[in-house]
Amino acid sequence: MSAEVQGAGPDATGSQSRTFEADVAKLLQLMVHSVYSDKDVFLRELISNAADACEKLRYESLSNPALLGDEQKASIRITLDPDVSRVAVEDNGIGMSSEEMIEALGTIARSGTKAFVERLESAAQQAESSQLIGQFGVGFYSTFMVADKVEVFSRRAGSDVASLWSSDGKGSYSVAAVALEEAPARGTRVVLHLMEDAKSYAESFTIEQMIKAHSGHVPVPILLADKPDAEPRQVADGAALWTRPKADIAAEDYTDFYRSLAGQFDDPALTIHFRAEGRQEYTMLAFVPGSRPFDLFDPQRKGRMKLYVRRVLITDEADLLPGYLRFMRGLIDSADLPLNVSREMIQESPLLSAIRKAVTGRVLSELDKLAGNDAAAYAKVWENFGAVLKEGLYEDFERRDALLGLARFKTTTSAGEWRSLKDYVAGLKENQTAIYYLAGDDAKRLETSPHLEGFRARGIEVLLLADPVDSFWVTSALGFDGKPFKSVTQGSADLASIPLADKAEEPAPEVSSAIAAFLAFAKTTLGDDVSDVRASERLTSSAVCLVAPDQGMDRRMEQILASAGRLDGALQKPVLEINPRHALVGKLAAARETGGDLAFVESATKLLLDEARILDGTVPSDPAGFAERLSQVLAKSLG
Ligand SMILES: Nc1ncnc2c1ncn2[C@@H]1O[C@H](COP(=O)(O)OP(=O)(O)OP(=O)(O)O)[C@@H](O)[C@H]1O
Repeated sequence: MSAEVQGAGPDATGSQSRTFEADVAKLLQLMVHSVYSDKDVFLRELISNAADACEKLRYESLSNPALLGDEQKASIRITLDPDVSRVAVEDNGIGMSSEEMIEALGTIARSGTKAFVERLESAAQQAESSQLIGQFGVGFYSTFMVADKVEVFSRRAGSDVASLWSSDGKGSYSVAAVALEEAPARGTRVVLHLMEDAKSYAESFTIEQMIKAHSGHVPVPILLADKPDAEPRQVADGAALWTRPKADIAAEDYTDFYRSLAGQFDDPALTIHFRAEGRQEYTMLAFVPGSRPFDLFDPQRKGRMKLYVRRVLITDEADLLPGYLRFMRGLIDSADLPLNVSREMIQESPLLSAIRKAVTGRVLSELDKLAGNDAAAYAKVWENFGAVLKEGLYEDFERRDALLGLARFKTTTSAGEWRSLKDYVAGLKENQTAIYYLAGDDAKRLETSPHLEGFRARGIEVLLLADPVDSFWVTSALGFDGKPFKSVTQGSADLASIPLADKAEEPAPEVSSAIAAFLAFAKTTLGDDVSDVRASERLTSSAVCLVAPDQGMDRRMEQILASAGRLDGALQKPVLEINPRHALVGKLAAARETGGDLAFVESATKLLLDEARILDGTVPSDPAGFAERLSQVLAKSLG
């Protein structure tokens, strides 16, 4: 991770020039060339870092009160110098040593950011990458959108040395020791030398508007001085928004707070703010983002909820909500947790587990409320986070019913709309006892699956499950409202007792003796490739399809496990279902019965299996044999 030293070593002032880590260099490059117009983000990022530094100091001072010294009160001070186009953002927080500067300001530490940079790079259009930058912000490095030189003076709390980090954002930076009087007595000062076209950021009116609009609710007061020698005035009071009564908070206040907390620029889709009293006393202020955070599918599945204890920030990656709610952004401020123990011990406290349980339930019930009050808003939430919420269906048995209630599905009859399981159950057909589903990885392709034919003919709704997570929960869930989940690709379809939608349609004829004999012939011909061959109830127009045996694993689930190398044992052999009403099947049965060209019937039967495999999204197991059979049959059909 550490930056590479360029040149022979420190110069006479002890300054060392270093190159940025490759990803930072890429990010800077992308940013400078971005046409992103809203460069204002840099200030919000600097203020947010300054506030974090003050909160870190507050936490460290719990075990080491001497760190605070005479300067007890946290503050962020912004000083403008329009004459030389400079802006300085200074905090009296924890500060950084020179090693910490190298680590923090020369690399990209945040998980998911690397992936984000890759996405930026591959964004096809410049406008698209600009939008990505705008949507997520890029932390400290965003200063280089407005400054051609950035200096960071810092002195770590309790240290008697200070350092200066400096860069023009063009590939390298330097770190050197500085005299104590040049740096803040404690904390960090970031000085931006503004570019020609960014000079307006040194104007008091512009900066004050920006602070009020985007950083008005950070939990540290912000002071603004219009000139280096001017008396600073307070422009934000640092009162923690979550401690104020709900009635005094406007929707815009919540939105601003959400944006500065989450580092996103969208509007929250749902705001949850309440104070719990009684056995535990705490406040929760949390948001469902309006769009997907870029690290949503990061394998670490880390949450980004902050834990405060009596307004002291303990950690901003607290394990406060289960992994399947990791998209939530916000905080919990507890009145009861002990402050004088380590971060780890606080996280392991039974009090915190009780809070965790209560807030998880609360988030789910608020989502449910949103679903009831504003179906369209909820549909958007589901669109963004449904795939994550569904992880809870196999991880959190205790809340599985609540999660099933929240789940929404596209189905064969929903015309692209989201349906709940309650809707599904309300529309069950006569004699239908199961909730049918079809799992796969492509929603469009699922809709054309032959397995659906018999269900369509009876007007039976089938859930189309296209998220990778679906195969996992659906096979372990017991059912909903007493109805089990059943894959349309598994076992016999048991559809005969459910009437056809179109009464005029011919009832399925009994399987004739010729067909029955053909099925037995196919079974012998296909040998070990299938576990059985039988007449299908689910097919109406296609000739064949593959299904899993009655007691077997869903075929999609099996494919996922096999491709992840997690399948115990061999792949199970599928059942080949043949449509006895299909003209081709009738002809083959007749040809077999008359005992004509049996080798030809055998080839055609093998082709039927190949066809079923292709329809299933796989390939014929013996492509050369397949090609040969196909040519043979085509040649014969052409006479
Ligand atoms: N004012 C400051 N005081 C102390 N440390 C700072 C300050 N500003 C930045 N840092 C350090 O630099 C790191 C990088 O900052 P940057 O804004 O790029 O990302 P971040 O703050 O970690 O992530 P995010 O922007 O998502 O919150 C911070 O994590 C912190 O360690």
